Amino acid sequence: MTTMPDQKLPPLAFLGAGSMGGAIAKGVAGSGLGTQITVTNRSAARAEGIRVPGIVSVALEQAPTGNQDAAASADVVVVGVKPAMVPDLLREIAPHLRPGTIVVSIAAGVTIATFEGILGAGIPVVRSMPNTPALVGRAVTGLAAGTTATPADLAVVREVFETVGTVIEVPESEIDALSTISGSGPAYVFLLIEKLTDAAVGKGFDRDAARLMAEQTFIGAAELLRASGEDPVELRRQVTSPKGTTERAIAVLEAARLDAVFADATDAALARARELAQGA
Ligand SMILES: NC(=O)C1=CN([C@@H]2O[C@H](COP(=O)(O)OP(=O)(O)OC[C@H]3O[C@@H](n4cnc5c(N)ncnc54)[C@H](OP(=O)(O)O)[C@@H]3O)[C@@H](O)[C@H]2O)C=CC1
Ligand SMILES: O=C(O)[C@@H]1CCC=N1
Repeated sequence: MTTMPDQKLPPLAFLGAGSMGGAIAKGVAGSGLGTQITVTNRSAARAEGIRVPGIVSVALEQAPTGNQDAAASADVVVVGVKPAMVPDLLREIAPHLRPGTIVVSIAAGVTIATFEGILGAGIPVVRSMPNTPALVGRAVTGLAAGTTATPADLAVVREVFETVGTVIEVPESEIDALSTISGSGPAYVFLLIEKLTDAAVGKGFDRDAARLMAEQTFIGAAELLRASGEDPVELRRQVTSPKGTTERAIAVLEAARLDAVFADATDAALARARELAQGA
C-alpha cells in the first residue's frame, strides 16, 4: 500500500466511467476523503463528464495506454466496463499490475474465478455489486472476497465503498441474488415513480405537477422510513385509514399480486446474471 499519511484511502483507478463506475468515482471524490483517483474511459465525451475536482480523467481515444498506466499506479483497481468486455480488459492490464494490487469487479454475473483465472495468483480479487445511488453517498454494495483476498484486502475495499453508502458482505454465491434486489433495485423504484406519475397525468394533472406529486411522495416516504426507523408495514398502516381511500387502492395493488410480480422480476434478473456468467 502506498497510502500517504494524510490520505484515508489508497490510490484508486476506475477503468470505465459509465453509469456505475462514474457514480462510484464521483461519489468517492465527493466524499472529501483525500485520495488519488484516476478514471479511464473509452470515449472522450464520457471521460469529459467525469472531469471533476479530485479525479484525473483519461480518455483512451487520446491516451491508448490509459488503462495500463492507471492500473500500474493504483493500489485498488475497479473494473467498470460491461460484463462482456471484462476478460479483454483484464488481459490488457494484467501484465501492468503490481503484485498485491486489489482488483475489484462491479460486473454483473462475471465470477471471481474468471477474474482470478486471467489475473493469476498474486492479484487479490474482490467482487462487488454496487448501485447508482453511490453518486449521492447512498449506495448499497454487496462484497465478496476472492480466494486470495485477505481480510485486510476486503477491509480496504469495504472502506472505499463505505464512503459512498452501506456495505453488505456476502458469499459470492449470493452476489447475483443481491444484485436482483439492490443492484437493479433503483430501476424498479424509478419505474414505480414513472407509473405513479402517469396515473396522475391520467387524472388530468399536467406532467410537471404529476412528477412533483409522485417524486416528492417517494422521497418523503423514503425519508420517513429512514428517520422513523419504523417497519414499512407499520408506516403503511398509518396511511391506510380503516374504510378510507388508501384501503381501496391497496386492495387493487394486492389483487395484482405484486409479490408474485417482484418474485418473477427478480428471478428473471437472476437468470440473466447466470447467462452473463457464461459470457452470453
Ligand atoms: N448501471 C448500474 O446500475 C450497475 C452496473 N453494474 C455493472 O457496472 C458495469 C458497467 O455498467 P454501466 O455503468 O451500466 O455501463 P456503461 O455502458 O454506462 O459504462 C461502461 C463504460 O465503460 C467504458 N468502456 C468500455 N470499454 C472500455 C475500456 N476498454 N476501457 C475503459 N473504459 C471502457 C464505456 O465507455 P464509452 O461509453 O465511452 O465507450 C462506458 O463509459 C457492468 O459490468 C455492470 O454489470 C453493477 C451494478 C449496477
Ligand atoms: O442491469 C445490469 O446488468 C446492471 C447490474 C445491476 C444493475 N445494473
